[in-house]
Amino acid sequence: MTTPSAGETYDFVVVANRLPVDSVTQPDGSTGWRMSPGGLVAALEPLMKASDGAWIGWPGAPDVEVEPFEHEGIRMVPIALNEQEIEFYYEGFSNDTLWPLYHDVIAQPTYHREWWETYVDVNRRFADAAARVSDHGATVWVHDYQLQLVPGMLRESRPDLTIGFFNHIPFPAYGIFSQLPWRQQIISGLLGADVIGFQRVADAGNFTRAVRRLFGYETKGSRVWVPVGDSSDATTGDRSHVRGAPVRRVIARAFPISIDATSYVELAKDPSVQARAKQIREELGNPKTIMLGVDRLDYTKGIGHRLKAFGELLAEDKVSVEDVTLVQVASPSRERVASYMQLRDEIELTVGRINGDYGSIGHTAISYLHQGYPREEMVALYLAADVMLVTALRDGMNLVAKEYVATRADLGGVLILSEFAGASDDLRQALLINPHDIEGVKDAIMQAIGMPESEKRRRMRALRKRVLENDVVKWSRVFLEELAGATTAHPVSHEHPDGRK
Ligand SMILES: Nc1ncnc2c1ncn2[C@@H]1O[C@H](COP(=O)(O)OP(=O)(O)O[C@H]2O[C@H](CO)[C@@H](O)[C@H](O)[C@H]2O)[C@@H](O)[C@H]1O
Ligand SMILES: O=P(O)(O)OC[C@H](O)CO
Repeated sequence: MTTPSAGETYDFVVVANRLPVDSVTQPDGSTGWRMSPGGLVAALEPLMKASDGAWIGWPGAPDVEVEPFEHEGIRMVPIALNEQEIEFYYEGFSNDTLWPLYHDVIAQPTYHREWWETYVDVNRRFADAAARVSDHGATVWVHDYQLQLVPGMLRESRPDLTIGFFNHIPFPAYGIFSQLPWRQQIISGLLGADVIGFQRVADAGNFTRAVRRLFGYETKGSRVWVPVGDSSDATTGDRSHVRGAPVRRVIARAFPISIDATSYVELAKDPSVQARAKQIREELGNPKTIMLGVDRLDYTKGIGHRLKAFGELLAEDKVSVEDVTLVQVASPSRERVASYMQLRDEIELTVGRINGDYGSIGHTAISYLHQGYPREEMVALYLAADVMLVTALRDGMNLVAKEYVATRADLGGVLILSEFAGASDDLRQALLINPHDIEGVKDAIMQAIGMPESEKRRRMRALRKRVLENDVVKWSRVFLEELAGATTAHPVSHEHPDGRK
């Protein structure tokens, strides 16, 4: 068992691939850190400050060897990754194996044994750091697909800890998941947690089915009974017959993530943000309808599908560039991964073609922006947009949909939302679409453009109620309450789902 070092230890530890800070260079050439704006930080910041918390993560650049430091009341524990680890663990196994696999193989996953080995090594480094900085009996919350082995590793080295895991992306059906050569190790790693959170009920169901298929463990609803000592080294299935052996209870269920809604509501009221929204409209030539897409430039987001639908509407004269314009913000992402390079080429070619074919001197069909923006600018864009297009082919949740809704206190605007985004489980008053059905997307765009004000207001009011009542603070509270109630970190029992001992 790894005991905490003589260094400082914490009673609440977050483990995520990235630290919630970006390195910044000041005008005088000195470097410092700036909090990166993100929902997870907003949700956890108050908690971390109140509860003596530490955040373990990668600073986002190669070979950044920095000692743990304090930033805005949070202890940051940086994990250094070298060039090869970034290539094999982050770009390779995380984003060229797991990402496409977990998003229903929209792109072909690549399987390389060296990538897997580095994934194991890097997960071990994160787990060791967590073991080192956690107080006795601390709560550790591990995040996302990059770190699925950490719960199992931690359970072995620090059985005193209460361990939570949250998967921000979908968990695929067994027929897809079973492609993974290391499927058993991944499930074992996750089962080291006391509570495993997913975005959707369907994701949690896919996970418990994988547990049954690969290990034969008993499951009932959100509960999984894991034989003790069997959670991190299992390589073969079918251990359900071990009746009477001590078991740990693991909870696997949906905790749909949300946004820091209040901050969007507040920004939307800010006169300078409202003025900027007006200015955006004017700069676009005051069209009748501004449509907006905001995504990381990722093949899961269905950007090509929405461009195709808009291009066809222009070709068929159903809309004109004088009346309708599309702003597509596509933030740079994973730019050294081949499938992302190819996607960028395809999207930029399509944008160029549509603009060339249908634009005029005064009116551009698509304003394409391959840049990141501060939150104020994002909110101004949301305020300026009459139609928000979220056409993901597969998405864990999609926070953009919720940000748009939170921003529209004026009850204006229409959200077109893919049924393949987790957000569609909750945001039923959006115009729900299947992004593969291009005619359906075109119909939804036409319906949004022509929607009567009263219907827009009715839909937006219902959507806003959902988002404002279920913000990210509530999400983290509900998850951590479930985790606090999970006593399995301590006693084990002989309880079985049917009540037998
Ligand atoms: N150009 C730009 N400039 C500034 N900000 C920009 C930007 N483009 C996008 N953003 C911001 O980045 C965030 C993107 O969040 P999403 O949920 O839409 O997708 P992402 O795939 O990154 O997140 C993963 O985690 C989240 C949270 O769990 C899940 O919803 C999702 O399904 C999963 O893939 C939003 O807050 C958005 O405002
Ligand atoms: O930029 P990345 O690769 O850290 O991905 C960000 C996504 O939110 C991962 O869930």
